Amino acid sequence: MIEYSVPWTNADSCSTWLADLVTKALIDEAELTPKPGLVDMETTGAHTDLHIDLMRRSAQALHETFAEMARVAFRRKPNQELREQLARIGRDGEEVMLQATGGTNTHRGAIWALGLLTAGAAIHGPPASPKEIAALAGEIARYPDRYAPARTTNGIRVRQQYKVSGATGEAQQGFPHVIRIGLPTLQSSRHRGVSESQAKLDALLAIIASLDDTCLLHRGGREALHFTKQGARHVLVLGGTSTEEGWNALRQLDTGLIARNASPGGSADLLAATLFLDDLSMYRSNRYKVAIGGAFGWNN
Ligand SMILES: CC(C)(COP(=O)(O)OP(=O)(O)OC[C@H]1O[C@@H](n2cnc3c(N)ncnc32)[C@H](O[C@H]2O[C@H](COP(=O)(O)OP(=O)(O)OP(=O)(O)O)[C@@H](O)[C@H]2O)[C@@H]1O)[C@@H](O)C(=O)NCCC(=O)NCCS
Ligand SMILES: Nc1ncnc2[nH]cnc12
Repeated sequence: MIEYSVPWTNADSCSTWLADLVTKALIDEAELTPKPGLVDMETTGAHTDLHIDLMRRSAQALHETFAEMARVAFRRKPNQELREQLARIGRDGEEVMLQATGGTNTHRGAIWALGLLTAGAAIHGPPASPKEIAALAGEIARYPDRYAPARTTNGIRVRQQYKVSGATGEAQQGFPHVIRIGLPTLQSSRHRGVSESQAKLDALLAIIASLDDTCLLHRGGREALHFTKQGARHVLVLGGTSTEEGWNALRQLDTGLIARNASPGGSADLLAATLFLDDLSMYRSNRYKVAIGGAFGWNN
């Protein structure tokens, strides 16, 4: 177990530490290769305006956004005021992202999901479980964002047209695709002894197989969503990405998605969220608890 030197003693050190973990999770997701339809180290998937360096640049530029979200949430309770503070920081973060990428949407969904989860982690303090953090994030997301500008996003159009709950619903329900699918798949693949990158790919495919991803619906309608979910399920039925058959099926899914100009961007964000909570849960050792508990008063 990694020994860690007390990051939770004040809002600044906690926030920087959480933002480091989020940035790492975003970069780990982007660099994971090969992902179906998504940007990775080999290709730009179904994207013409994205590439791996842009994804890395965007993740790094967003470090301060996540740190600020953690700072305002540190040891607070979820409430309307916090929701609105986070929303303002999130919207400013979108501007930072667009400036860093020259106007391309790299991480809009990630700012939303990981912003809420960062806030949940900062509220709870250690040793929170992923489930507790996601529940707090869901509680924040259920408060209305009263200052949200009137804008018609791809997500809003698609949610109305296809009657799906999208990124907002996922958050308000406490991130079920992270807690019930991403993390358990990551752990069970690790227990089977597959490589770390295969375990992460399996987690991504399990999320894709179940999520109503509004990116897929926006770009390719129901046909693209159905094709992608079925393709991901097929890889898992074949034993996951660590088997030769599963690996070949993953490659076929990638080819099919590129041909359809479709990409599971929402699933990629939820994989990053899975990796963030997984990393965070590594620090739940007893030794760590004793070292940091004082800051939150549990050692009394
Ligand atoms: C509340 C918001 C999430 C706004 O959401 P809304 O429903 O209005 O929809 P979008 O902004 O269109 O979508 C949100 C992004 O969430 C990802 N996503 C999609 N489906 C799901 C899902 N089922 N569960 C979770 N997450 C999901 C997805 O993000 C990824 O895809 C983006 C790339 O897509 P792409 O098609 O390439 O690019 P576009 O530019 O969108 O299309 P083109 O024009 O190129 O064709 C990339 O961003 C990935 O991250 C969806 O895009 C929230 O955003 C909001 O209100 N934010 C402001 C406030 C805030 O941040 N608050 C923070 C804490 S309170
Ligand atoms: N790797 C990736 N490729 C394309 N869109 C994404 N959104 C989040 N991660 C992504």
